[in-house]
Amino acid sequence: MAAARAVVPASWPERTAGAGTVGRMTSHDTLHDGTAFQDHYPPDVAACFGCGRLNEHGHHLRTTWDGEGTVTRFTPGPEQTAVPGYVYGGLIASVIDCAGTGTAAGAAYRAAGRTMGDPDDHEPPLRFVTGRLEVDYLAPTPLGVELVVRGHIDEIKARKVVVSLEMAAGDTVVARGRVIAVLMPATME
Ligand SMILES: CCCCCCCCCC(=O)SCCNC(=O)CCNC(=O)[C@H](O)C(C)(C)COP(=O)(O)OP(=O)(O)OC[C@H]1O[C@@H](n2cnc3c(N)ncnc32)[C@H](O)[C@@H]1OP(=O)(O)O
Repeated sequence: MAAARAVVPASWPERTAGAGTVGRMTSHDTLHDGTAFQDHYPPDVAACFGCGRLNEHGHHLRTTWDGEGTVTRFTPGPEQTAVPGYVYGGLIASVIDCAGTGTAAGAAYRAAGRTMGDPDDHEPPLRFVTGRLEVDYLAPTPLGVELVVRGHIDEIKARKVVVSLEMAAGDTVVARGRVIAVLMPATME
């Protein structure tokens, strides 16, 4: 792996935690105001096809805190067909991807005791890209149904956040995924 290139706050609490513990790293919690992590991405990284609010052709995926985890909701359109009546698997992966990187960003801010979108925060933004994406397709995913993705922070380190995710269509778990999100390298700026 290449040497570290992105800026990390000196105060970053490097830590690997077991399930359910990462969300309690600081009492300075963030974003329980109904806004999504992606609503606060800096404009230079807000053009992602999956989750960029500034991409007029994209999916505009939005991820919020839901207790200690996160939730992302998306209803695919009929053009997202795999076989008639069922959702294209690439779209499922895309939703899990952006739900994972969004969760990583939220977790990183929370771990650093920072609030996304805080106008008084002049530290460098914490921007995460996908290093690894794993998806298990567990059941056919019907079109016309809202997909609900719940994210869980498995591990958080200085440059990496590991997120596990579960996608449901109604009462059926249709996919599970795992995202290794890594701080965006300066070469991508
Ligand atoms: C707020 C910003 C929002 C941006 C829009 C949302 C993004 C939506 C998702 C995307 O589509 S992002 C686009 C697709 N992803 C890329 O284009 C990334 C291309 N790859 C890279 O730029 C680098 O390979 C990467 C930043 C992922 C890793 O860089 P480094 O190789 O310098 O990482 P480093 O050596 O610092 O490793 C840091 C940690 O991450 C781990 N890691 C890095 N790459 C990995 C990988 N591929 N798989 C598993 N783990 C990986 C690495 O092992 C290490 O873990 P440990 O600390 O536990 O040792």
